[in-house]
Amino acid sequence: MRIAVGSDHAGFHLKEHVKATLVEAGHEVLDVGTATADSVDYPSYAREAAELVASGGAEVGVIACGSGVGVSIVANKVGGVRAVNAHDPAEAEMSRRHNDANVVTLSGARLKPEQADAIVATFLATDFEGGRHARRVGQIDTPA
Ligand SMILES: O=C(CO)[C@H](O)[C@H](O)[C@H](O)COP(=O)(O)O
Repeated sequence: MRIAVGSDHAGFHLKEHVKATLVEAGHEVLDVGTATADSVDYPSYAREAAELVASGGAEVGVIACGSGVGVSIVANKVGGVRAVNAHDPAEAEMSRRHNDANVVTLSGARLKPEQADAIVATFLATDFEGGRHARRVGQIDTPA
């Protein structure tokens, strides 16, 4: 898959770890930065990664900050993006099955690297169920 990744300083090390895991698994990774652990502002990185997903330049996105919250808020303001701040594989799975989430955000402060790998692997491996969930997802962008 083609996967956009991004982070701020607080998600940098986790982003680098996840990126390496994804490359090792054979995915094409588009890294929008940041490129060091120096302090930066998360909105621009989250927006760039989310816009890659919205434009079709990437199929999914993985974005990290300290909590995963700020980047999730930013990503969810990009039209067509449905971002989940996932804390475990179960949340990642449900966000795919029922919400057709296309971006997963991660907490660099709380997640161990292997936890992040498990969340991302589940996110990538889980299909959207469609059916009644497709109707509801449609209502996200076009409120009833
Ligand atoms: O979690 C975040 C946003 O939701 C950020 O990554 C930062 O950790 C948070 O905003 C704190 O910023 P700081 O400059 O690292 O103190």
